[in-house]
Amino acid sequence: MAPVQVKKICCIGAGYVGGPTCAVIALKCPHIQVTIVDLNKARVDAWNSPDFAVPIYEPGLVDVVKQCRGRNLFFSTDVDKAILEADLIFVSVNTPTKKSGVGAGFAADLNYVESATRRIAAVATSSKIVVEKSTVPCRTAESMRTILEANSRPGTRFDILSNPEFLAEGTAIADLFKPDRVLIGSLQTTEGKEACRALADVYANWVPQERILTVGLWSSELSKLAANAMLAQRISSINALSAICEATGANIDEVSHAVGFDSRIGPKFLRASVGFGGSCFQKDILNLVYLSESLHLPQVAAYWRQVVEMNEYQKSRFSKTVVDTLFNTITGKHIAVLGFAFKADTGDTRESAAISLIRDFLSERAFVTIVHSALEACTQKEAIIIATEWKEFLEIDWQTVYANMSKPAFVFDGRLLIDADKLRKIGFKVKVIGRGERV
Ligand SMILES: NC(=O)C1=CN([C@@H]2O[C@H](COP(=O)(O)OP(=O)(O)OC[C@H]3O[C@@H](n4cnc5c(N)ncnc54)[C@H](O)[C@@H]3O)[C@@H](O)[C@H]2O)C=CC1
Ligand SMILES: O=C(O)[C@H]1O[C@H](OP(=O)(O)OP(=O)(O)OC[C@H]2O[C@@H](n3ccc(=O)[nH]c3=O)[C@H](O)[C@@H]2O)[C@H](O)[C@@H](O)[C@@H]1O
Repeated sequence: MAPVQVKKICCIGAGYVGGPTCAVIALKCPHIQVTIVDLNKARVDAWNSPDFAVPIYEPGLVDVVKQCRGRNLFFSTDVDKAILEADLIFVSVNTPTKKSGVGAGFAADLNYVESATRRIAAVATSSKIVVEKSTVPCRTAESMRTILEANSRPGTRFDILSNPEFLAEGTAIADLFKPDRVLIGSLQTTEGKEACRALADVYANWVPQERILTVGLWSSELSKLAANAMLAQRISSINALSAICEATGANIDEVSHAVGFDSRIGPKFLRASVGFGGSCFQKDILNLVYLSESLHLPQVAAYWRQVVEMNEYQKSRFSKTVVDTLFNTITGKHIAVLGFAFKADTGDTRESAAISLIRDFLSERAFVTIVHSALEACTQKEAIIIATEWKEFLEIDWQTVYANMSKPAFVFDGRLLIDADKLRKIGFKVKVIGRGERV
């Protein structure tokens, strides 16, 4: 069998993962033609917009698109043409939590993965390497292979790889330029290993060999769920400790620092918060819970479920602190919520903790309105809630804000962002997550 040289890549799904990932491949591999396709015309139009008003806010992304669009990077709604021409196809479609039917609320909805796979099967007239980029339950590659093999034309073959993505939003371009690791899973057959090598060669254009890990298909699929579950577990652990800090007078920043100094634990992902958000942590853990239950491992399922339950508790605990501190009622009160994205440096609001907080405040019949500037949001309010750690909130003129607020003027920092002592000196009553000081 002749070694496969990837010359044309198709990426199905022009979202948060498909867009930046394949734009970076195009940048780093000028000899490869990359076409990113999507059924969503508005999204594709935005990627193609003359003024580079790309559909995703991600630092550095526009620069990458500017360098390659029209050269070796193309965005299109013509899915079939891109499939036909490609020798390697990334499937980078959404895999949300199922809303109904078996496994509703836990299992991944694989409908989009299956449709994309069926489209490849229906259209391809030559052999393809099909790469599972979406985050999927363990053994999804097997279902994809079954669909593809059942439909392959004589003389064509499909090799399936798992290549999960580990980028984080807000730092996607930096993560893609210098990934901790690239993980490729394949069947351990001659053909599987050959396909794996072809994809590894693409990444080798800019990723050092020692960071390209090759493993079995199922290990690769499970490693993605495991990585997200363990990252989220650290946040839930530190958030659980933040509740103890508030009750005892300990300071969560100091605890994180002290614990993270242990080189076996490390300092990252130990920042207490109002709760983790984003489209993936909760979805992927619930997926792991469902997988564990399907495998008749109820104790394992309960263990991971607790990570999500702790996150729910953290969000509702924060809302309750606001209500308790504002004299046990926020009915009719005006509250400013600073930040709506699930973290700073992204425009993504999926599963943002701010949504849960606002829902809680509205159910208490408080007033929350949408405005475009932080200063405007804070004017004439009884309380300010910091829900996202945008740097811009550090530059707020707190003196002016204080002058324009009802008194006592409360600030609740759910992100360990502001200098609480400075605000207290101005006159604010400040409550910071994970700190036991009285307001
Ligand atoms: N958002 C993130 O930071 C990360 C996401 N992931 C995973 O990557 C996958 C994709 O996530 P996102 O990019 O955030 O989703 P997204 O929702 O932003 O993008 C998915 C795109 O796929 C398109 N699509 C769906 N079915 C299609 C089909 N049959 N043909 C053509 N286009 C189709 C949709 O129109 C949509 O634009 C998910 O499995 C997610 O868990 C993995 C790592 C990071
Ligand atoms: O599969 C995915 O979708 C991605 O999920 C996360 O990336 P992302 O959700 O984009 O962003 P993170 O930086 O992980 O933050 C997730 C949430 O945790 C919160 N967080 C993070 C770190 C921390 O110490 N404390 C904390 O509360 C953030 O504010 C945010 O709400 C992972 O970090 C990525 O590796 C993974 O590829």
